[in-house]
Amino acid sequence: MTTQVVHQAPTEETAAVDVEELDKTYGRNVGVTGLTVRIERGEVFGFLGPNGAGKTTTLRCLVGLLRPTGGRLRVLGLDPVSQHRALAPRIGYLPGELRLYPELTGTETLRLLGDLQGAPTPRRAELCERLSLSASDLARPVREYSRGMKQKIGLVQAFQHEPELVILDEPTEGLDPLVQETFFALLDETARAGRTVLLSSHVLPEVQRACRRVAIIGAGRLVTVQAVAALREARARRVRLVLADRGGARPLGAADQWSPSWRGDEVTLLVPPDQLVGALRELLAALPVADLCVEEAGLDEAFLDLYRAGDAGHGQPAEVQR
Ligand SMILES: Nc1ncnc2c1ncn2[C@@H]1O[C@H](COP(=O)(O)OP(=O)(O)OP(=O)(O)O)[C@@H](O)[C@H]1O
Repeated sequence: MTTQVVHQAPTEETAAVDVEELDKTYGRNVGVTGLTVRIERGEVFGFLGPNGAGKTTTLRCLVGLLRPTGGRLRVLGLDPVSQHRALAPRIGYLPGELRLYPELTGTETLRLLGDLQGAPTPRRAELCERLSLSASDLARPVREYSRGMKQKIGLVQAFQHEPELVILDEPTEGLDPLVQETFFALLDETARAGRTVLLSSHVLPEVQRACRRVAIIGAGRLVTVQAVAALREARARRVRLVLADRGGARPLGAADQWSPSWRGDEVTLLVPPDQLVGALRELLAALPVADLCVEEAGLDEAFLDLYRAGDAGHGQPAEVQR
């Protein structure tokens, strides 16, 4: 399959990101396959997945650094490869592995990156101040910077030209908690101003906090697109049983489907909410239960379930919620 180039006038109604059946292979390696996702304007949208899931590959296709092997891709209504020059001033991108020229100062770096963006940079000074990059920091060569300072430069350059779409790959790596607060405030402001953020992350609480919807990808495929709130509601119940007979770990028959984990005579299972009552009945009938506790599983566990579903579900249609 080849990438179709369809010239479409960018309008406010155009989605920020519109991807249909995106494929990107590296020789025999699959980066992503059959990925379809639409991100509306004014959203802070999360992209979550384990290592090697295809997040960076997708983001690099969106900013025109990689040419897709197949599918249809529109960013702010434009083709990121053939219309890269028109798109560059309108998007901000923070790569996962930020490489800067070590001899340039912070100020020179921001100026250079601003020139490459080809747009005025009205927010540079304000962002440097909010992210605590002082004038003396900015006058030093980047080779003397800590990891967090480099990441701050990366954030300033991604937002300095007030782009309509900001694409951030693991943006909070190396940032201290105070700077993270500023970062989250920046995301909120960006969305309130009708601009769009795509945030790729491994850090689940970060996505929970910042994003309304999230795409989960595993092994190069989309597993699901869900509202973060819905994901939270659907999460499993953690059932912890203490057994009286000191018999230790044992097969649990049908209950083995709920990922039992044993610690001595205690077993913990993750049960979907709609199966909870039946599961408890079965477990109490089958096991010498001395004590039990039921609680909502963390969001992390909900994501882990979906990651596993991604690994197991090759070829399955993905669930999408608007
Ligand atoms: N340059 C490359 N050459 C060959 N294979 C690649 C290349 N870049 C990525 N891949 C493969 O594509 C798949 C997706 O990688 P990608 O970097 O997009 O994942 P990711 O979700 O961003 O992972 P991580 O969270 O670890 O950064 C992986 O199997 C990876 O090995």
